[in-house]
Amino acid sequence: MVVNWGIIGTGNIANAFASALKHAKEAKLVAVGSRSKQSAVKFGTTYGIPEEHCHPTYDDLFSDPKVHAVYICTPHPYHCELALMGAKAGKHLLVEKPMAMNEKEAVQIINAAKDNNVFLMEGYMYRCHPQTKKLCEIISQGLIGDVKLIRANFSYNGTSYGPESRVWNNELGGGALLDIGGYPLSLARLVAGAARGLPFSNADSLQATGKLSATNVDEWTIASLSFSNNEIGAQLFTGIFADSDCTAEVIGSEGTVRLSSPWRPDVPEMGKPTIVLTKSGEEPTTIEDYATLGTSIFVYEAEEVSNAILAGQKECRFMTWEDSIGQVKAMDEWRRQIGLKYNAD
Ligand SMILES: NC(=O)C1=CN([C@@H]2O[C@H](COP(=O)(O)OP(=O)(O)OC[C@H]3O[C@@H](n4cnc5c(N)ncnc54)[C@H](OP(=O)(O)O)[C@@H]3O)[C@@H](O)[C@H]2O)C=CC1
Ligand SMILES: O=C1OC[C@@H](O)[C@H](O)[C@H]1O
Repeated sequence: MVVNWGIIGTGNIANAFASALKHAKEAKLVAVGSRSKQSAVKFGTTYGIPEEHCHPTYDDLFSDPKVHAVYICTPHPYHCELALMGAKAGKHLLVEKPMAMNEKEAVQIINAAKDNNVFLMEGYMYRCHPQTKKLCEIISQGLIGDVKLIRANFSYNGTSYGPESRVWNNELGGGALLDIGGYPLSLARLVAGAARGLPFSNADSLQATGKLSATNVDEWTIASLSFSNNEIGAQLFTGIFADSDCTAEVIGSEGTVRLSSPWRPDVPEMGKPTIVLTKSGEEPTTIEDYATLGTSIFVYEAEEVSNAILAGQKECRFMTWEDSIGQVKAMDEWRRQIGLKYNAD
């Protein structure tokens, strides 16, 4: 049995996911939906999709009986409406991050998945990567003692993208936090949870500051969070104005663990992925055998989701619905504090 996938949108990440599907077990790309027949056919030609399954509208993709699961990878503000359409059509859903613009939308999407008995995951793909599993093992096995502080960053230089590009455009959900800031936030929530033997933990408090661009999206923003009755702190940074460290570090009572490339360990341009474990008073140990280097991170995600669907599960064990709700609530609060608003609010 394989899961037949359809893709909605033909942009940057649609191509990465389509390429990964070629290598994923239990998964096959069978259809694509675009806003135009021309781009659907262009995409379909690249990935071997027959022309009758290259759809000129998203609606047509959702009506395609050959499709079991849909990967929604349009700009963020369209995720909610499309996820609701997909659930209603009985399709299993992998919705790119952020799944929703705000908590209200996230609740609507999850309710639609429940009502229509379909699988749904918010596409934080790094959660499915063996490197992330290894990090959680290090934490939960107590190899660095009690977790005290989590530091994580994700930034890139998007200054050469035009003001109309989705990352600088408020109407398209632009800005650092929604595009990439969700990764450090979700890692902090993951690690704070692992420290207590839980799949995730929500912060008790969050204090943020940031700078909005002339186009009214966040150029950079930083936040301090506290978890577990102030036993664990987190410092998170994200920005789209400059290339900077994209790393994560967890400091414990008996050592530290540092990931050199936590988000895209499969992309050499983001640096050689290592986990460096330093126990107090000992030499650092570098762990590199946690992953098949070079395998696209989307292969892990596509296989994880396909297997869950084939097993009749509705949620992904690495990113549950409750986790997505905790994530969007924290994002909403973070945005409130820096005055970042979108049409969906
Ligand atoms: N997990 C990950 O590593 C990544 C996730 N993402 C997420 O995926 C989503 C898409 O990002 P990305 O692929 O970079 O975006 P792109 O702009 O490259 O592509 C988005 C696609 O969505 C469709 N679309 C529908 N409405 C619009 C619109 N008004 N303006 C522009 N495009 C529209 C278009 O496809 P068509 O014309 O065929 O309909 C377009 O090609 C985002 O939510 C982002 O957060 C992005 C990059 C990495
Ligand atoms: O999720 C993402 O990760 C990689 C970034 O380049 C991209 O803009 C973002 O959407």
